[in-house]
Amino acid sequence: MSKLREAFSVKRGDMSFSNHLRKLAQPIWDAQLKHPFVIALGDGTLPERKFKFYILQDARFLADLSRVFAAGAVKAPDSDSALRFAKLAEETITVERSLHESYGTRWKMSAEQMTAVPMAPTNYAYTRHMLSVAQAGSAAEMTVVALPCAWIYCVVGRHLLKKGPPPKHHPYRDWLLLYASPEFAEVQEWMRQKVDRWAKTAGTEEKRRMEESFVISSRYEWMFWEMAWNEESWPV
Ligand SMILES: Cc1ncc(CN)c(N)n1
Repeated sequence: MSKLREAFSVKRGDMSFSNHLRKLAQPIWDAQLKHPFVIALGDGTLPERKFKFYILQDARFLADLSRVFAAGAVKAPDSDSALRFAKLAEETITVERSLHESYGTRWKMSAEQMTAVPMAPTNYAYTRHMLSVAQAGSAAEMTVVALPCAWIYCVVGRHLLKKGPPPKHHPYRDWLLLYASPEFAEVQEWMRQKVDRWAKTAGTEEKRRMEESFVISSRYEWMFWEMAWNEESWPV
């Protein structure tokens, strides 16, 4: 924790608060792009078994992420933000889940069967982290705890497609196209605008909590790839 504390005292200068957060977490973000799961997802060599494990865990993850956005609709200080969070709660289910369900069809699994899979430890811990911040924190804190989730996927999607769109036969083409899409990028852009605006009036303690939960969510994003790569299970 001491390294993190040190990082928190970094001077921000003119940098936006969201860019400051990203700078704090940059080593963790860089590590994601080098994670074997991410590399294999991009080049199509990821064993389907590991991808299936990931998608089934992610289906459970998205159900809780939608609840986090719903908490944002309750906490937002203005009705436009409340409306957007309510829309994000809905879209998390309709857009991302429809991608999952298309894989479910491939594996002959219904939506109910997919969401009945027990959460692996890392998934459970990450979603509890997000839900607790969304419940106890301000609108700014709620937005920050979910920001790595929207922003990192956009960075990963674009990184994996930097040499161009995936070939037609790429097994994970739909996943790559969704997360590299401008529509998906727009979500993190909107969330960053909110964070930057609300951080201007946030107190020192609130900003410190935002820094901490952004770094923790970033770590959990890395751990989610690791969880899927190792097909993590409860030890006892
Ligand atoms: C674990 C995780 N993080 C982020 C995303 C993108 N919303 C996702 N689907 N799953």
